[in-house]
Amino acid sequence: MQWTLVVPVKPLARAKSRLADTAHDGVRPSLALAFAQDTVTAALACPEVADVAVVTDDVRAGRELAKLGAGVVPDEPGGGLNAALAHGAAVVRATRPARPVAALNADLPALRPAELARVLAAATEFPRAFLADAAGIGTTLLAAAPGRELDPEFGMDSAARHRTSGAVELRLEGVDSVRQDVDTGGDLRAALALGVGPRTAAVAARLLTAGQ
Ligand SMILES: Nc1nc2c(ncn2[C@@H]2O[C@H](COP(=O)(O)OP(=O)(O)OP(=O)(O)O)[C@@H](O)[C@H]2O)c(=O)[nH]1
Ligand SMILES: C=C(OP(=O)(O)O)C(=O)O
Repeated sequence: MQWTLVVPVKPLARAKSRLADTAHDGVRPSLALAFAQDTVTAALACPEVADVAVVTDDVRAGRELAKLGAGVVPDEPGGGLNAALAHGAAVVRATRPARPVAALNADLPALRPAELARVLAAATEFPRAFLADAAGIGTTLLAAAPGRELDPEFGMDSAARHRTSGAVELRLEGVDSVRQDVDTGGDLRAALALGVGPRTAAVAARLLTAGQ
């Protein structure tokens, strides 16, 4: 079954604030964009993915991600991550009501298409399902079958909140690249160890050269 993915991207100037110790204000927007570019590139290379809709108000992110083949939905609610995801899901559903939809974070620079394919294939079995992040506390992917609301509850302790909401937790081995979101310097090192996409590798190399 082919999925539509909804990928939220916060305005780059405000994104990844918890990486302030790792990447200064001049580099952090480029790093956040690189994460999103590598995430979207891997998602579009996944055979289970029909299309990707990026929800963002950031002009640069929208332009660069559209070049990769993503659709861009303006973040009209402007009410934070969950409002952006609910809006993005409603917009894509208006034209593709029969397709399953999944929210995927844009900070998965090590994402591998084959691992994403396994996660989406597993999610197809349930009305709603989610994948916990590498720490087991957050969520990197939330999926909804056709006709089911996404009902996103991302944010603090979102794995527990998605579980409580009735979404089925996908307990898969060997999908580390789909779980490895990058919030902190430690997360970035973990993603680099898994192997990141070319855009993140290039910005990370600049960081290392600058001795940050
Ligand atoms: N469209 C949109 N996307 C958002 C918003 N807030 C977060 N996101 C995206 O949601 C995903 C998960 O967010 P976080 O991991 O908290 O990323 P972040 O907000 O950039 O990171 P911090 O500033 O460190 O909290 C990332 O893809 C973000 O770009 C928002 O208000 N609107
Ligand atoms: C928004 C989330 O991500 P993070 O913990 O990476 O901010 C989440 O896990 O629900």
